Amino acid sequence: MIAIIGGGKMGEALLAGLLATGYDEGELLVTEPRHEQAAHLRERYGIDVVPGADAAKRADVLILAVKPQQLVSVLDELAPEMGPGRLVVSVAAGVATATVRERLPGDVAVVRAMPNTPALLGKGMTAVAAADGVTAEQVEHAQRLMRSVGEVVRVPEEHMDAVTALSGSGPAYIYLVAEAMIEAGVLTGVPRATAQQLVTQTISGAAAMLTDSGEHPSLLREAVSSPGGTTIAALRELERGGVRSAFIDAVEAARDRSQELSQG
Ligand SMILES: NC(=O)C1=CN([C@@H]2O[C@H](COP(=O)(O)OP(=O)(O)OC[C@H]3O[C@@H](n4cnc5c(N)ncnc54)[C@H](O)[C@@H]3O)[C@@H](O)[C@H]2O)C=CC1
Ligand SMILES: O=C(O)[C@@H]1CCC=N1
Repeated sequence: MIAIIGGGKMGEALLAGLLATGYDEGELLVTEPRHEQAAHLRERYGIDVVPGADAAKRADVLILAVKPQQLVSVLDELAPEMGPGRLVVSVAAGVATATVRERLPGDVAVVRAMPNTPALLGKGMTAVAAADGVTAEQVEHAQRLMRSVGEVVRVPEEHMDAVTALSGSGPAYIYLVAEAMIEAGVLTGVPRATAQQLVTQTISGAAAMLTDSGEHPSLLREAVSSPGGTTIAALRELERGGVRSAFIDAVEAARDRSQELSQG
């Protein structure tokens, strides 16, 4: 049995992704204190929403998807109820495996994972780091779980804050780019709905070019930039606007914020 502790945005994305990729309603539990959200999860996915103590007793794998600031009190609530040999996968940004580890019984295996919301569609990207003492089988168990909702990469824990800033938060950066491009379409006279369709399919197509061709993005960008043409005129403006360094600064700020969250 797998319990998702915290059925908010990320917890629900994981739940939906796991159900869509072959897990059965009967294999999953959720703990979610907000009544309205709990009712939505029950109704939409047909799963049991149970108190934390029940989830800790019944599940052999617990995915912790509460806010980093709530994690310590949630661990204190769950720990006394946990049976032996549990696997705990924490997706909380910034919280080190050592922090989770020290609040749980000695034989609990702790894995830190950073997924992203496209897990909902089975297109997630998850990075995984294991606490000391976790066996290869336990890491593989956590990776198999996350692989069912997308790709998985194993990283040393010292990279987790940077990973959080890149792929955890990353979808939001792309949505901001999409919004900005749609606004640009509207400014240049394209009806909003048409602009949204053009931009959405363009981002989806560009992503497919990156994944399917395996080419470096700079080569793909060069292929779009005809000599003396429109693209190079636009790219000059983006570089003048500091887009590249804005992205670098943004990722650095997210990495720093993840490190701050680890201080509690
Ligand atoms: N939203 C995202 O794209 C991603 C979020 N995360 C991580 O996932 C975690 C959750 O983030 P979101 O889903 O965005 O936040 P959220 O606020 O949507 O979800 C947190 C949920 O936990 C519930 N909760 C509060 N106290 C609880 C308790 N004692 N027991 C069980 N559930 C409780 C809340 O009612 C809420 O539904 C955070 O630690 C975040 O760092 C990780 C990767 C991506
Ligand atoms: O914004 C956040 O803190 C979480 C972690 C990565 C994505 N969302």
